[in-house]
Order: sequence, then structure tokens, then C-alpha cells
Amino acid sequence: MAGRDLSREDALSRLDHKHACHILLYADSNAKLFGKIPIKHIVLMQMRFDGLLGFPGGLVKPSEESLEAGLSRELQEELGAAVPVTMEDYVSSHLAQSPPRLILHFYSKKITEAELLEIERAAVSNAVDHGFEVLGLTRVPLYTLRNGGGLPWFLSHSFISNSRAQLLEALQRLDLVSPQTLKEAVKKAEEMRHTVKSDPH
Ligand SMILES: O=c1[nH]cnc2c1ncn2[C@H]1C[C@H](O)[C@@H](COP(=O)(O)OP(=O)(O)O)O1
Ligand SMILES: [Mn+2]
Ligand SMILES: [Mn+2]
Ligand SMILES: [Mn+2]
Repeated sequence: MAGRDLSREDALSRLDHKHACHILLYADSNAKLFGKIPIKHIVLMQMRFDGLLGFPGGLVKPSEESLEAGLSRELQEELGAAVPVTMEDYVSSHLAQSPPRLILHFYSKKITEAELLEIERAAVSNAVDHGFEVLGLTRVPLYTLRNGGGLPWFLSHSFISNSRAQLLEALQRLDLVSPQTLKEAVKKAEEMRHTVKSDPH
């Protein structure tokens, strides 16, 4: 998605813009898929009402609440959990090319596997948005299977706004996936997207 990064100060000075905050919550894990493929880290995303993948979060009015308070409010609505967000979790601000005058603030926060599991468990019963704005939480597979399954196939799905770029940037910055694995997964996903397009069945 085009557009450009802004400093936090520049972003917040744009009073005539809309602001949205989203967060990548992740945890380390010693679990293994099929008892042999290391899962290594759990990264949370969500299936949205519009059928697109995205991160938990939403619109925030900086004139009424800080970006971090607004994001915590959205997480209460969408996850049904009190996730304290601070400026330490702030990553970047991005001026979306479309729709005009929308600034996308991104955060990432490491939690424990137990906390993440608790969020997943509680979301269905506690989140007011569950089944409405949020159709469900999903984990991001960070491994690549021989047939291309896992991260490549996940990346071949459709994402809201710049959330796919936010995911790729965070996986690299937080060293959750090796640069080589990431590069190969992106390439394979492109092939997948092309294959799916050329084979509509
Ligand atoms: O995960 C995301 N990353 C970047 N931008 C996103 C993400 N999810 C949505 N968006 C964009 C597109 C949306 O129109 C706005 C507002 O976000 P949304 O989560 O839909 O807003 P509410 O939860 O309804 O407040 O940001
Ligand atoms: Mn909202
Ligand atoms: Mn919301
Ligand atoms: Mn939202």
C-alpha cells in the first residue's frame, strides 16, 4: 500500500486527519506443530467483518484520548481484554494514500504465551465486537511447509489497508522470522496469488 511514514509529532499535528491505531501482539512458544515443526512465536491477527485480515485496533480521536488510550479502548472492544498500551509499544505512523487523510499508527507488544492464550480464550465470550466487527482471532503461521503451506499461503490472503506490510515489517524487526525465510515466503505468496488468479475454480 502506498503512502508514507510520518513522525508521531507530524501525524498528531494533522487535526483534520482521521487516526487509527493497530497492534501486533506476540508471544514466544516452545510448541511444535505435529510434534516436530517449531512454532517459535505466536502472532495474533483477526478476520474482520469485511473478510479481510487485519490487526486488533481501530479509529482513535486524538482530541479526545491519547493514541495509546484509544488503542487500549479498541482492544477492550475487539478482544474483550485490558491490554495496557504505552508509548514503548509504539512503532510507526503511516499516511495512507487512500482513503485520504487517514493516518495509521502501528504498535507491537510482547506478552507471555499464557496471556495470549487467555486473550484468545476470553475474546469469544468477553469481546463486544466478537461475531460483528471481529469474526475471530487467528494466529499467523511463521513456518513454511514443503508444499508452501504456512506463512506463504497466509500471506497470499487479502489484508486490510497496509496491515500486510505492517506484519512483514514487524516479523523482520522483531526477528520472529529469518530474513531468508521471509523473502522466500513473500515470493511464494506472490506465486500463490498468481496461481489462484489464473485458476478461478
Ligand atoms: O490492521 C490494520 N492495519 C492498518 N490499517 C488498518 C488495519 N485495520 C484497519 N485499518 C484501516 C482501515 C480502516 O478503515 C481504518 C480503521 O480501522 P478499523 O479497525 O476498521 O476501525 P474500528 O475498529 O472500526 O474503529 O484503519
Ligand atoms: Mn472503533
Ligand atoms: Mn474496533
Ligand atoms: Mn478494528
